[in-house]
Amino acid sequence: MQDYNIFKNLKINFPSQFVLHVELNRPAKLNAFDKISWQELHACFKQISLDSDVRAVLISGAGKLFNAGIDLNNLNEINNDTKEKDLARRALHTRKELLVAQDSISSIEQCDKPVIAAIHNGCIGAGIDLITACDIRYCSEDAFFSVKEVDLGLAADVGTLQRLPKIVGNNSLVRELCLTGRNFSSTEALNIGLVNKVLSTKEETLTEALKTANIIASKSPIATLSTKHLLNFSRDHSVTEGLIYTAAWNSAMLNSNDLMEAFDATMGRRKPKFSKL
Ligand SMILES: CC/C=C\C=C\CC(=O)SCCNC(=O)CCNC(=O)[C@H](O)C(C)(C)COP(=O)(O)OP(=O)(O)OC[C@H]1O[C@@H](n2cnc3c(N)ncnc32)[C@H](O)[C@@H]1OP(=O)(O)O
Repeated sequence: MQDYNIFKNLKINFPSQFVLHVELNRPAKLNAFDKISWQELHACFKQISLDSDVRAVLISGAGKLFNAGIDLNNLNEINNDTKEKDLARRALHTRKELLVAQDSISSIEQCDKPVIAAIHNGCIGAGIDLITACDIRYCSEDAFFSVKEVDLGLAADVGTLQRLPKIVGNNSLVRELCLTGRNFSSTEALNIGLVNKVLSTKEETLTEALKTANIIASKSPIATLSTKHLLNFSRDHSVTEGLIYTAAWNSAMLNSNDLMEAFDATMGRRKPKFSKL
């Protein structure tokens, strides 16, 4: 059994069997990402990957907003604007900080278990980096989104510019959103395919996300892990490369007991029971 009571800025619970809920929990600062948040998010998702008691994950924000982006008080730390070090050393420091933040967000995409974001109210800057690394996104009607970095004088650097175009298309609209930083609504997010469901309230969004997580958690963990892994691989490779890789991957995974259990349960009209990974 993994221990999740070790995080300061994340609140973790199991709302149902095999489903883990990660709540961004810095509500007084609208869940803005400080140094601890980057480190904890990374550690948490690495832990989830290894946890055989988890088959699906929900991520949401505590309090008024889903996420207000990077903690603006931390920008100086990243810049390390000190005259004591030469330019190269300062650049290496900044690069290291950026890689920490990138790895933190990427740990969600690389997590073996499917991750569902339940977004309410604001999702700003680093919040968009986070949700674009998730597998499924639902939001409440009051949600608004902003690729805000351009307003702070920088290009988004921890995933939005790489992942958002792969979700909504590398088109004129995505460039408008990233170049203007303008707010866009839950309706627009639905229309462009950034989210696939809009619910009336935060509570309904969480309930709907949990319903989907429960369905995923009822499947073979080998099948869901493989599906996520192969979708990610195929997104970043040609169809031919994806098919070759899938054949190699499934030549091992088709040996799981889960196939027989799933066939047997279907024929016997009963719920399948899959053993832990
Ligand atoms: C390594 C680099 C990696 C990633 C880089 C990412 C870049 C970005 O994330 S760009 C986006 C940065 N975020 C913002 O620009 C949003 C800033 N916040 C706001 O504009 C507003 O807070 C709001 C989201 C519109 C909400 O407004 P409101 O409802 O009026 O709440 P506030 O009173 O403003 O905020 C309450 C409380 O939270 C603090 N806070 C809000 N956002 C941040 C933040 N990003 N960083 C730090 N603190 C934040 C705010 O100061 C208030 O705190 P008090 O102590 O109560 O004053």
